[in-house]
Amino acid sequence: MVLADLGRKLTTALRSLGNSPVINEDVLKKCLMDVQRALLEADVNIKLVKQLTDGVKKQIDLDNIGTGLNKRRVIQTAVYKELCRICDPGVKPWKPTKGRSSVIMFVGLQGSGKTTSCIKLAYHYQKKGWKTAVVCADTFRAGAYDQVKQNCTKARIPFYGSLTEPDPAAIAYDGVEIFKKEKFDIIIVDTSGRHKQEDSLFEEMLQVNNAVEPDNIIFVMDASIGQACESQAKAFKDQVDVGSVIITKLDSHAKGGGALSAIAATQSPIVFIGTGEHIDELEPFETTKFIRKLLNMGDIEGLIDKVNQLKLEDNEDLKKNLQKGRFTLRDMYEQFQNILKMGPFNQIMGMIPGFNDFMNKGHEQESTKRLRKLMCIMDSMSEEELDSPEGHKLFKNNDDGSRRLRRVARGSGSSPKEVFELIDQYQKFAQMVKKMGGMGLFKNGDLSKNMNMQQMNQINGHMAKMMDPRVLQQMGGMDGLKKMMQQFNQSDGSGRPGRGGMGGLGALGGLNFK
Ligand SMILES: Nc1nc2c(ncn2[C@@H]2O[C@H](COP(=O)(O)OP(=O)(O)OP(=O)(O)O)[C@@H](O)[C@H]2O)c(=O)[nH]1
Repeated sequence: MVLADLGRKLTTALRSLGNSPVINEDVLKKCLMDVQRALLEADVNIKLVKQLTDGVKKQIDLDNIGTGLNKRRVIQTAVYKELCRICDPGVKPWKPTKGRSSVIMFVGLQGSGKTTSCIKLAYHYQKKGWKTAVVCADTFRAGAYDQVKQNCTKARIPFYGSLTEPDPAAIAYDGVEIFKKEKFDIIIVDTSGRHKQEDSLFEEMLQVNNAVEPDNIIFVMDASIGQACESQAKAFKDQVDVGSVIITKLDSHAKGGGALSAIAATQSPIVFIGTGEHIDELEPFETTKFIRKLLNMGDIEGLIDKVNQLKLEDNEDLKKNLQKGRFTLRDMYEQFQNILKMGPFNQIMGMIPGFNDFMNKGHEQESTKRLRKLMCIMDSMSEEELDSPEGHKLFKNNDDGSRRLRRVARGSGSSPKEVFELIDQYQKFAQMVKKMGGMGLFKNGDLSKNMNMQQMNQINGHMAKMMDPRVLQQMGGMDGLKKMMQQFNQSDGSGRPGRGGMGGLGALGGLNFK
């Protein structure tokens, strides 16, 4: 997870409030000292850290905020608000408009992650349905064009570049013109970098700028330089009209806290953060959501957005099955596929309240591996088994069933116990869907908007039974699960996210986070 160390330390400091029988000046002081230490270790500027603690103290009057739980909540909220304040540049970022071509130009030093981020951004917009292309105007680094060509081809993103034209402004102009004529929504222009801020870099940047007249300029900043980000961002802003910032390599640098707060101080909106080398390791940055995730408070809205991107409402077969209260092994397979499509596991887990502890790369790889293993088992099943309304009955309770179970185990290179566990999980899920269908909760293929409290509690109870107990505990037990499901259901009134949430949670419940 991004800034995992900082998140853990801040959460521990705030949790310590819960361990104290009384919350007085001394307890508050100790908690704030731990918060300060955590921020300084993440390289946040000492002046900002001092401002944060002063701000928290100003918001809190221990004598007049009740007792126990209330005091804890008030202190936590005050820390949350102050953290948001130091990371929020207070400027709204640029957004593309449908129906016209927008040109986004990338600038930054060599090796900051420009080219990687250009492709990641193109992929991000493409997944959201925008017609997107990349122009490689980096003629300085041999290999930049090949990098664009290779990665864009893999992700099916149209690209333009030249191995023979030496003038980056000419390449940028030609590429943008071609894609504008072809009515692309978003045209991303990658430019050259240099090892340090030097005149030749800025001159070239201005020439490309004049050639393509970008709608937005994104400055790419490597998190590893921490607080030094501020002066570098200012230097680029002095030369061109930098509209927004991407901070890269936040996955690998403890100094990320310094980079985030320093950039915010230049009043440049941070729009995305790079969280790995892979194409989908780019996360939209919004201060409040980021701080919520950092403090282990989750980001349900972000999760709903991810679920909506899956367009579950377009899956007519699933819709029909749900209406009848049916859930087949194939439906479960597709839910697992959806989870994998949602992006890196640690991003998804970070959006669920209480899940920071699971968000290191080791767990991510293990969870993805387990999901793939379950899918591999289902790949060895016959069409009849996958589409049966009661698939579990074909594998259980009689000789024929155990023969089929052993055959699937052999075919998928797994043990009969693993296949049995999968079937067991599926059976629980199918029973829940049957019950929900019986209650008439999938009237239009979606979870009904007007589900009453009793029905909601019943569903939560079923879900809790299906989940790994450690997963449930991390979510804050039944109360946490209930709160999250309520948020899902209330999210946009369409009921869509509710169903996605159910599918997503069901699959998560089946995962083993050991
Ligand atoms: N861990 C991690 N590595 C990243 C991230 N973004 C980029 N990188 C890596 O950083 C290195 C440099 O990235 P590039 O995209 O080639 O850098 P550039 O800014 O385009 O460099 P020039 O084209 O020479 O200016 C590559 O090895 C990338 O894989 C990130 O968010 N996390």
